[in-house]
Amino acid sequence: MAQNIIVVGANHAGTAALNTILDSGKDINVTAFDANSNISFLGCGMALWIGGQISGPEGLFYSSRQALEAKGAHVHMNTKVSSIDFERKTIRAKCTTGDYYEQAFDKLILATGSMPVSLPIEGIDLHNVQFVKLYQNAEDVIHKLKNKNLKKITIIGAGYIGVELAEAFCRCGREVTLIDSASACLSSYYDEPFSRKMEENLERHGIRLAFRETVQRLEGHETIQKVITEKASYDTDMAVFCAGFRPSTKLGDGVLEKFDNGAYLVSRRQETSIPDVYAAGDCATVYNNASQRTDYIALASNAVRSGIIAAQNALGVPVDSPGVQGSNGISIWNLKMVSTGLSLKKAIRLGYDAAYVDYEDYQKAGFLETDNQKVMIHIIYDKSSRRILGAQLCSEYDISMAIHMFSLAVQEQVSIDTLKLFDMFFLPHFNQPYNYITMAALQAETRP
Ligand SMILES: Cc1cc2nc3c(=O)[nH]c(=O)nc-3n(C[C@H](O)[C@H](O)[C@H](O)COP(=O)(O)OP(=O)(O)OC[C@H]3O[C@@H](n4cnc5c(N)ncnc54)[C@H](O)[C@@H]3O)c2cc1C
Ligand SMILES: NC(=O)C1=CN([C@@H]2O[C@H](COP(=O)(O)OP(=O)(O)OC[C@H]3O[C@@H](n4cnc5c(N)ncnc54)[C@H](O)[C@@H]3O)[C@@H](O)[C@H]2O)C=CC1
Repeated sequence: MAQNIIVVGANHAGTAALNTILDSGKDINVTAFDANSNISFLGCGMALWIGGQISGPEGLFYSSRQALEAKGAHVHMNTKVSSIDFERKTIRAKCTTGDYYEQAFDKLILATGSMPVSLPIEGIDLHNVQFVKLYQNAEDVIHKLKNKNLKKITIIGAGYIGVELAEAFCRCGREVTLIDSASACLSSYYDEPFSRKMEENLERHGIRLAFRETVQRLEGHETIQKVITEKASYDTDMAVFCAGFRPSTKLGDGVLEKFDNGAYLVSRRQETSIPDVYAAGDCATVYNNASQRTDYIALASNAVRSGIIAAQNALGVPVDSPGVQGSNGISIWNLKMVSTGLSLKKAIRLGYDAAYVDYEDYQKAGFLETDNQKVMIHIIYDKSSRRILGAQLCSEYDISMAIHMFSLAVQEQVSIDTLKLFDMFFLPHFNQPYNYITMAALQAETRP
């Protein structure tokens, strides 16, 4: 008899799992449940849509209920799974009619993702206090921006979403204030010189930065009027919270083992603590090759890969995750920054004997007079083991391919010394004979 596989959550991790099962050619009954009305929304396009850099949201979806059903899945949209009986192997869901029904599974894949962190502060329920994750959140913001009296926007959290939205709101002609309790923007991804570079970029475009400030409360009469921190009060017509994600893992309460932030603890095969139950994407942990420990890193890239791995293992094909480096990138008014692995400050915090090398130079040969930009590189390594722990690059040039190489170097535990003289081609249209990767690596002090 055909196996029953249920996938709960059909966004990036869920869709990847569903497609892997449906494309496997195996005789499987696969059923998906999602509490939302859409599938595969690319949140990464939200800022581009809000800022008017793309004409509409249509391209921000790469799958649909129809596409999955055409391949043979049973897809229940607007249907929240309310509980799971892990012993009887059944899920209970609330259908669109309001009725509940049960369905049995042989294998279960949890891909319930995450939600934005909300702060337990006064005024959080005022009108025009926004959280941004879903397609509907973006629609809501765009609708509100039609009101030209909505002039001042305060963003809480200067991480990836906060910085991207700061650019988007500025492009819409709004006055933007960006608050973060940390001392710099993008502080969990980059070391100080890189954060400063982005801050100069933001300030040059008129964005007010308010770092080392924590929001105490929000004030207003029905609608928000002020964001109050311990240092200042900001007049505000809309407050947008971008203070990170929290995994959605209520379904496993009291049964499935969890990480310190509540994510499902999973093995390299995406197995939870209960047999035949897998978890993938933002609701699950990852193995971080840079820190060599279990971690939580919410990224669509991790969601897709872990969804595929969960599905393969649920199908009985043993596949281990190679782990992740948390590789990421951002482009704000053409300033591109990419990073992978640990920053210097994080490496030191984790107890590594960490050192770094920096270099800055033009991407291409100096005699190329046009289309030649400077690149900053920063490589972090462990002085004792020589292992590369992380890297960061910044330029107006597209340096994204270089960070993929560093991502692999961290994954494969390559030493900084290996990087010094490895074969890198030279052609003036692309790079320099003394290129910045070699030049940076050569600065690493030799082993004592
Ligand atoms: C503005 C923005 C920009 C981003 N940009 C990037 C980027 O550039 N690069 C990148 O890698 N990542 C980016 N991310 C992060 C990325 O979107 C997430 O890491 C990704 O969405 C995780 O996918 P997921 O499928 O694990 O979880 P989610 O996207 O959170 O999806 C979980 C799904 O599960 C459903 N669900 C939850 N509980 C239940 C239940 N009980 N029953 C039924 N269904 C349920 C939800 O409705 C949802 O559809 C961005 C996020 C945002 C918000
Ligand atoms: N380009 C990319 O790869 C993108 C990735 N994402 C991912 O989506 C997830 C969520 O993104 P973000 O919400 O931007 O999280 P984030 O982790 O990038 O940034 C959150 C920021 O909020 C700050 N913060 C936390 N609590 C605060 C408080 N009480 N007051 C003030 N500041 C506070 C933190 O210091 C941090 O700078 C992340 O995992 C991120 O990597 C999101 C957008 C783009």
